[in-house]
Amino acid sequence: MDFVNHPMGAAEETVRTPTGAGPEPVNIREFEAYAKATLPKNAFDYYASGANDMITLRENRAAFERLRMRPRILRDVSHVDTRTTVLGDPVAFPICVAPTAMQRMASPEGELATARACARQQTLMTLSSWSTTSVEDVAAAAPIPKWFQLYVYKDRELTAELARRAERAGYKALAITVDTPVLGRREADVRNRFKLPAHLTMANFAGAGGSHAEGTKDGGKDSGLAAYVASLIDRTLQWKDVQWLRSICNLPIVVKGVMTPEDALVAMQCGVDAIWVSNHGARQLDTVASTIELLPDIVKAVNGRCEVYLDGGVCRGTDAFKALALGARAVFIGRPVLWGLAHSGEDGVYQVLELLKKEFEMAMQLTGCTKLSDIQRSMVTHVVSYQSKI
Ligand SMILES: Cc1cc2nc3c(=O)[nH]c(=O)nc-3n(C[C@H](O)[C@H](O)[C@H](O)COP(=O)(O)O)c2cc1C
Ligand SMILES: CCCCC(=O)C(=O)O
Repeated sequence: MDFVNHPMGAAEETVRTPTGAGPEPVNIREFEAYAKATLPKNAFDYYASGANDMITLRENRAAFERLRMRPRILRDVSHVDTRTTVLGDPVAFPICVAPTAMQRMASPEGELATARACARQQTLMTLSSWSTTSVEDVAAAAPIPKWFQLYVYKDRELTAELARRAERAGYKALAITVDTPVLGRREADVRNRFKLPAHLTMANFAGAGGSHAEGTKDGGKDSGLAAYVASLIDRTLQWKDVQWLRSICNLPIVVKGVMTPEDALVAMQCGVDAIWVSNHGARQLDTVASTIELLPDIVKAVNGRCEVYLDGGVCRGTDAFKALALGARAVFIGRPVLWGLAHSGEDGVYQVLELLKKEFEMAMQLTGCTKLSDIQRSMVTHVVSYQSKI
């Protein structure tokens, strides 16, 4: 009972207040405010932006906020078990880490810090193809299951070799990102002429060309990243290539970026191992629906035949609860990890995960759930179901 024994002082001693950044964060929003106050503008803008008018970016949050919890009471919640598995691998709670590119812009240790924090929290990390630390170095940083996110390059041999490197390094699945044949237009990046800072590289491509995101073709009037994607990423990618992906390595394949039940059905016909509902953190096609609104129809179409995950806007334990109630096996977080990194590297990511884990546990206790299978569809309802009754 530290709180009782030391009613004053302890909290004040730990408060860190860099210029404009505020006191120690108590929620994800405050981690973001800290990152905004401390990161270079071009890095923060790249991390935070959505595409175009950022309507979907707001919707990813707003749609969670429109869902209301329907708790059950008096159900002995003295012990709560949040453990589950994703593609057979154990995680301590169903909140995992989505791939985000270029994490060393947020903190010097970048992806290594994220991997270590995930290991300490016993959750799963997905490493981006566009990491600023190599696939091998991240594997060596922490002994815990990880997935590798694969972008398919025009150079298929380079792509296949990267997938094989991930397999050799012990990654447990390939998450193929299918929503990025071209890079969405993030206007702040255009304004900032965003490019990877010179001291960093796309570490998986060192020596293979394409290790820097700076090749603009228009005299530098656009985001350097958009030109980089245009020159290297394979826009011809199509469903039949799932077979090709199967042929290049033996890892299970997760399709990241499914937004309709129609495509979920095609994905299953192609024999994918899991479906990841994502609108890429609202960074690709603006005005697509929020992922939590896309989820129920996709879960219905999949009908239990494979695991379904969700990312996009998850900032609260109740968001994860809502996604599980609507049929997701687990959720993934993108930006909150970057805000944790910006705050205090490995410890910051650890704190972000701890916060979400604790909030999720509390959401379970306050809804009368002691294990994940207690989380029911009926525990979440849309706000209009109340408004229509008044
Ligand atoms: C800065 C940033 C970089 C990202 N880089 C990648 C990437 O390299 N590969 C990928 O598949 N998705 C990438 N994403 C998308 C995330 O994996 C994820 O879908 C999204 O961030 C989830 O939304 P959230 O940030 O609201 O949690 C990126 C997202 C952000 C914000
Ligand atoms: C091909 C895009 C890589 C980075 C990314 O996914 C993002 O910025 O959203």
